[in-house]
Amino acid sequence: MHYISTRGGIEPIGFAQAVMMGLATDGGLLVPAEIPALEPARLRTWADLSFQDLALEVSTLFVGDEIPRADLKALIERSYATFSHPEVTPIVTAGETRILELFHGPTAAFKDVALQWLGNLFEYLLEREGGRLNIVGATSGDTGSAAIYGVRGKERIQIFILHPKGRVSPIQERQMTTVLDGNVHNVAVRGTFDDAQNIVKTLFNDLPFKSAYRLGAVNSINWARILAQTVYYFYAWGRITGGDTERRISFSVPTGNFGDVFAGYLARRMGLPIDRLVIATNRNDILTRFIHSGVYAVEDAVHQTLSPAMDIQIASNFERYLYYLHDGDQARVCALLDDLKRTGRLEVSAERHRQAQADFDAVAVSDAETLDQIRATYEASGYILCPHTAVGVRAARDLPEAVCLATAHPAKFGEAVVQAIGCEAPPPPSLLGLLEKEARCAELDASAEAVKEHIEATLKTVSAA
Ligand SMILES: Cc1ncc(COP(=O)(O)O)c(C=O)c1O
Ligand SMILES: N[C@@H](CCOP(=O)(O)O)C(=O)O
Repeated sequence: MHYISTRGGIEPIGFAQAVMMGLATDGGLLVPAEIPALEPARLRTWADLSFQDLALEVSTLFVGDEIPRADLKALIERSYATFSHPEVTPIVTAGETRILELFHGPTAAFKDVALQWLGNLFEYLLEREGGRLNIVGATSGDTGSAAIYGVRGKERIQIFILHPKGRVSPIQERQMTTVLDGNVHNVAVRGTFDDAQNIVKTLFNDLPFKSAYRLGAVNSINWARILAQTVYYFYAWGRITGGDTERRISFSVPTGNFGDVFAGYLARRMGLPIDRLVIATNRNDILTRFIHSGVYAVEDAVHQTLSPAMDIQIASNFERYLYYLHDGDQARVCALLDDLKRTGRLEVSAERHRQAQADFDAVAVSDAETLDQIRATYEASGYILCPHTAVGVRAARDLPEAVCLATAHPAKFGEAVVQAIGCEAPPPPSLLGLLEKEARCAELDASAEAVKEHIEATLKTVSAA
């Protein structure tokens, strides 16, 4: 399997190199040169595989022969051994609603599904080549802690995670800043998640800096994240249909950076019988507006909502979708991105817009509706939704059969849950006692230069120690 850039500026590379490169060196996003196609007969045989066995089958398609199967299997087994549920991503029902619970990993959010694996994959590849890596990532709350847990204490890796100061929930912040391993470096940026993500991309696009410090990516710009997230779409389909390839199912996906729902889109392009894919956004609704109008237009401000991990305007993976929407026409992707950069908006043709509406439904959900959904689901079934999951459930109101992705444990978002139902959700053991623990975090202006200097200074101290 080879990987190319959405912008057409690199020669095809293999899987390991793509994982290490993160963002393509031409500023684009890496995608497989061809999406593997699955025959119905193969899908049927996958329907009752365990999550781990399914992850092995799916990842083999994208890894090719670059990692021996036995090693890949061991990596996968190790990555999901830290999950507290034997099924890894079980499906439950809350009243009439089907919920795919993705929060049974060590940091209680769906990011664990890809990031525990990616942490072990980085370690494996670095040991094999004898190298080191400095990860730089941006988080609106969940990627950061999942990535930190995925690599904490790993000898060959240093990790720098930027979060927007005061814009993640208190538990999310403490999940990151109370990890005191010497290779973990948290930075609170005075700005929004978009500022933090922009800094990360600026650093990756500074090729001399990127190569001098060997920067690695844990955000969904890294293709390994997307591929690992496709697995639970296959898993849910298999559990619900028992392998009946005539049966298509729909998913509702709380969306911010467009990684999770893009993984569903990829699964469908691989041949998984998916009917509707619902993009569920909060008030930061650039993606919903795009699906309704064909115009992707950045607003002046990022709004703070009760689903803070989705308080995002510039959705990283949208570029991957633009690439597929334009049948791999890299010049067209570059032209559209150029429009976006110059004017803050891009517009696709009427024909492409119709295609986008065929690919996705999209619904924006307000904070009031989010609270109302948490309350309604609780009253009907006793099940407590996290505010992000509530956005997805609300968005799927007209699709009662849809599977709603539960992207985080409700105990991570006490304030919203208390506002909705008057009490907090009981926390899983991993979230207990965080507020009392010692914490460590630097604070910086939202400036790429400031972050670069901080990384350089920190790495000097680390190598001197
Ligand atoms: C709890 C939660 N739900 C939903 C999302 C949105 O996912 P994505 O950014 O992949 O669209 C995030 C952040 O990514 C999140 O942390
Ligand atoms: N909501 C995310 C934002 C980063 O998204 P990613 O999928 O690109 O890592 C978070 O919780 O950090």
